Amino acid sequence: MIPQPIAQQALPDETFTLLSDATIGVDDSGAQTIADRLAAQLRRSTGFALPVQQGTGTITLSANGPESLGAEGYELRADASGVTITAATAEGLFRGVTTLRQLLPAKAEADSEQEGPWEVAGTTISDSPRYGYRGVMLDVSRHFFTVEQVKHFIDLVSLYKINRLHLHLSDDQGWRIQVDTWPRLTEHGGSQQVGGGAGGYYTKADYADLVRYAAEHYITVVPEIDTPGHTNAALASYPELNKGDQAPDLYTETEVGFSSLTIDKDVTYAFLDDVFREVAEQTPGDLLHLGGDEAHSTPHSEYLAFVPKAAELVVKYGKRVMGWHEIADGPLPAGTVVQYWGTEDPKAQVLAQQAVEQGATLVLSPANRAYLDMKYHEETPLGLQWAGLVSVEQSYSWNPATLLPNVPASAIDGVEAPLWTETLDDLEKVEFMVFPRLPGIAELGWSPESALDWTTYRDRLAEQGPRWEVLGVNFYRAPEIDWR
Ligand SMILES: CC1=[NH+][C@H]2[C@@H](O1)O[C@H](CO)[C@@H](O)[C@@H]2O
Repeated sequence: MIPQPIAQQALPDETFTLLSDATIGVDDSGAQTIADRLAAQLRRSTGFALPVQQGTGTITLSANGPESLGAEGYELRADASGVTITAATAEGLFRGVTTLRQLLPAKAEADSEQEGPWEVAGTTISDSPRYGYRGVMLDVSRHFFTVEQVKHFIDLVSLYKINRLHLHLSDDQGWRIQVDTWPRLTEHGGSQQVGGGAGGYYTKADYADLVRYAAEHYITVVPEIDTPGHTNAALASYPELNKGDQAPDLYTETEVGFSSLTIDKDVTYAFLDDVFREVAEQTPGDLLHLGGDEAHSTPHSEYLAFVPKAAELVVKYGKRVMGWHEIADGPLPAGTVVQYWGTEDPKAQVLAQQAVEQGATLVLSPANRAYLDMKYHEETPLGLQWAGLVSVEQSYSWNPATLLPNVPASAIDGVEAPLWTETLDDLEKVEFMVFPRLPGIAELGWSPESALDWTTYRDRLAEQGPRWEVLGVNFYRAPEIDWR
């Protein structure tokens, strides 16, 4: 199972078998919705009626458990008499049901009736996460992905207890979220993508649908509007945003660092005020990511003046600032989360230290470990390799608590695996780069340090293969894994 739970005890003489007369019992703790969705999945794959009823059942779910279990913790017991999952919150119960899905045979994930038996080896599990931020980022700017495609992505990443979806909504190649007060951002700025194909964008209804769907999986959306660099799509949409009031053409290549908002124009801040307000209004989560990376065309003194002004607008609309680690070169508002994307370069590490010295916390996305767009090896047909080749082992074998020198473990909020999509224009390609590396990052975010061991992880990862086959996931069969 991935992520490895904090404590698990096998019950060697016990086996739970789901039979056709099985029921799912719930109490009045918000378990009903979670039970209904588990029942729907298992009805499809087992063909059993699986009624959901008040009280105990063959499988009994409750979110009325002790507060000591925490926001995402749960306890699970499977034995010959049945399965019980207890949590203190509906979110914790969802995490426990996610575990139960992995304890069942892989064919339980099928969307058509399969042969049994439906057995779970007897076990007791007590579990809760190491970090509160366990994220994945999908770059929908370089290549646009539809609402349905993002929902499919959410389904898959939620199997590994991921709880944050960072959507990279704007960049040089495309603006992907509707802003009523600046309609050309999507009409024009959202019309293309890398390679020149038709781009796309999320209407407010689309974005609300994604936010709701993510929340059903207890995943919070973190929207990113990248500034002041990576802004060609916005600059191409509105001449007045440009220094000389001349809009550049739309851009469909993959260079970085050539664009910048005009730091000394008032209209820039009126623009950001509208954008951040409209995005914040649609975002239940408390983080709004303002980017900040690779502002190579913004004079550094101007960058240092810009970040506090942009950050102030994020805070004005009730959100905490999140940004790539470059923003830590200047002052940061309280509650800021700095996303570290460095490799071993000392400059990035110093910025991370500066962030923490200011009281910011960190989300770790080391590019040579957590970037899912990095090639696995020289011959990988997709992805980039500027941060090096990232094998499955390389992606797993690091410790978030000790990655950065002079940064206390207490400053780490968690981890996030970014998927940049310069070379990925469909879900099959996305799945090939995300699996099998994402489960390892998810484990680094969830499991205790003591559970992190490549040799045992590698065997547990191999067991995910049959599950991905049933789910139709186009995963990379890394040769170093002894796939089942
Ligand atoms: C934070 C960050 N900025 C750059 C960098 O990561 O590398 C990505 C590709 O790996 C690229 O797409 C992105 O624009």
